[in-house]
Amino acid sequence: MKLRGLYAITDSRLLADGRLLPYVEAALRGGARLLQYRDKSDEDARRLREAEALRDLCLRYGAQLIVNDDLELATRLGVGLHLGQQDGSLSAARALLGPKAIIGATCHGQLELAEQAAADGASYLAFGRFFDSSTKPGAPPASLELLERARARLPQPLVAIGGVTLDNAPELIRRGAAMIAVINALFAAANAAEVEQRARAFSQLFAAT
Ligand SMILES: Cc1ncc(COP(=O)(O)OP(=O)(O)O)c(N)n1
Ligand SMILES: Cc1ncsc1CCOP(=O)(O)O
Ligand SMILES: [Mg+2]
Repeated sequence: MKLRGLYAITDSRLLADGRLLPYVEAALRGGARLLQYRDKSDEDARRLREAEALRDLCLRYGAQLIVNDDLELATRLGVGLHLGQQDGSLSAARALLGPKAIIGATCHGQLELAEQAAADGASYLAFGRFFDSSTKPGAPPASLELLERARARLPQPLVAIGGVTLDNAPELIRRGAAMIAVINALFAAANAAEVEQRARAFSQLFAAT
């Protein structure tokens, strides 16, 4: 699968009260190519149930599910995985999930982290946060120049995250982002129709470039 386009990430607060599946389905209908299940709770039974439902939804839309942080859950479901710098060994995850699995790595704002992640077998390299993020305000910053330097040096697709909106996404894509990862500007919406509309607008930015 070509890693390019909208990368939607779930948020347990924004998608509470029965919104998870309808809002995610709207994002997929609007063209999201990757979906990350990001749930920091330790409610394992609910996490498994939700992740299974999301995997099946993704399958119906030709998209791929990525589980955040949790190698065990990703292995159990046979889906992709996103690992941050504190989330365990990327090469061990690659060995366990196999060569075809999508495994992404957080590289904050540092080219050195990206080079290491690439050497360890990452499928994509995620930089950010690029802008103020209400979801993760304390995330280390990354610069637009870094994105250009990474694009020139590394063949892996680059993902841009952190405060991404419809206004600032075009610049990220111009500077080399193959995917834009979005939480708030996608899912802080009044209803599913609005999510679909936003997902479509984000996705169309890629058609134009
Ligand atoms: C696509 C993408 N990029 C970066 C992150 C952040 O991962 P991490 O640094 O491990 O922080 P948490 O998301 O686990 O709080 C991500 N999840 N997805
Ligand atoms: C998980 C994560 N890592 C860096 S910023 C961020 C949050 C992105 O969410 P938003 O799109 O709402 O800024
Ligand atoms: Mg993490």
